[in-house]
Amino acid sequence: MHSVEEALELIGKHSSPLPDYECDAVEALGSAMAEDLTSEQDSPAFDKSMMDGYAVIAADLEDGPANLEVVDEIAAGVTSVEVIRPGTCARIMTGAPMPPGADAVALVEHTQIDSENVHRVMITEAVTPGKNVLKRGSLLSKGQVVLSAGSRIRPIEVGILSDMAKGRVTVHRSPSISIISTGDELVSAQEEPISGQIRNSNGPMLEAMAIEAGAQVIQLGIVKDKREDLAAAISKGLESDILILSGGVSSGVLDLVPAELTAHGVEQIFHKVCIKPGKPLWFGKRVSAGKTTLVFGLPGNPVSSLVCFHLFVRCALNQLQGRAEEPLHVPGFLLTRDFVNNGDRPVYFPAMACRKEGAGATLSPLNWKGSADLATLAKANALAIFAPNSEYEAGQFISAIMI
Ligand SMILES: Nc1nc2c(c(=O)[nH]1)N[C@H]1C(S)=C(S)[C@@H](COP(=O)(O)OP(=O)(O)OC[C@H]3O[C@@H](n4cnc5c(N)ncnc54)[C@H](O)[C@@H]3O)O[C@H]1N2
Ligand code: MOO
Repeated sequence: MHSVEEALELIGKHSSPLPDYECDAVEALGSAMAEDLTSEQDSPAFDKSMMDGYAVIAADLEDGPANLEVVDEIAAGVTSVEVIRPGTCARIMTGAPMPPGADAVALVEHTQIDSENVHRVMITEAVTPGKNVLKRGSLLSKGQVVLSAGSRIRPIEVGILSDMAKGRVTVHRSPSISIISTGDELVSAQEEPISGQIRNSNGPMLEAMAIEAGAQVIQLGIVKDKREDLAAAISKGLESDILILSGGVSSGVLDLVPAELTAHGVEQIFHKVCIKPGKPLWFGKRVSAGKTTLVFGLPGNPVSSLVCFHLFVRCALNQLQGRAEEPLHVPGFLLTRDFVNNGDRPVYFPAMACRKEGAGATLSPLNWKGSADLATLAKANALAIFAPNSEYEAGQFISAIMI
């Protein structure tokens, strides 16, 4: 049985970024940059006034208020060629390029208009050189890397790309994921379960997780534990970049998934990981006619499915989308109560992480009742990680993953 780290390494080894393409920055929201974006020019590209007022020579105001001649008026988007000489100034708007010769901007609030002569203004307060001016290249210099390949595109990046790359960006194609929920006992969320039946919570939950992770989802619904039904659904699912099946991967007589996947040419990379919940996880890969499909058989228990998606499917999704590795395990949480893990597997235990003033980040394991207890997860925002056969005391520092 593989450790979590070994399983993640194997998934990483078998997942390569999907082909890239160019699209509008807004359309790329949630994707990752496929290449670095470097600044084509200095930003700002010119010395820019940051206030409405008068572009002046600071030295003209050194000896107190000065009455200056107004030789020009400069709006944003206009470049003035009028040189500011001693004793002169130009009316200037916020965002406009500074005229040659001027080295500061006096605020309009610190001036008195000469009602007799509109071409003159009294500046009442001194300014230092550079005051209210954003120097050319002070934000970015030409050639500087602004966004690196692998960085996720958030609304901030959309703004930067619109400013610097004509609103276009090259990203990796987002992966398609097919989802199959296996089990004779399953009925859809809209149906009324009768004796022994349960509603399919995994299908919609995994679909939501896949969408959140930036994938295109093909929901293949509920499939009975019958070879022919499973075979038909698997054939369809293998057209996607990733196929996820939930249920039917442990050791029962109706756990048909691993055998049926192998029969469809899916090579098993590993079966079973040393983790609780999620031990029966199955991972494989099929390469057929140049098309690669990664296949995850997730354990049917809802929490096991959720944890396996968070840890393992997301790892593959990040690789396929060329996303920079984000550290999954966050250290330094203060445990709020004693905890014993008597089992021989590391436990990823539902917990509430909290940041309190003066106390740092605390982590409280919830009253979780095992792999079928999804309801308690609604109160969790983290999974506390406890090593096998270990006792923990309140006040100890432990790691967690955020969910
Ligand atoms: N003899 C052994 N039995 C089991 C082992 C083992 O190693 N040896 N492992 C246990 C562990 S750990 C888990 S986890 C489960 C996982 O089993 P399967 O992946 O085969 O899942 P199923 O048996 O099909 O279902 C388990 C459980 O989850 C419910 N389920 C299934 N699908 C859904 C769904 N879409 N939505 C909601 N709930 C679902 C199902 O009704 C079962 O209650 O195996 C242990 N057994
Ligand atoms: O590992 Mo299973 O996922 O304990 O419930």
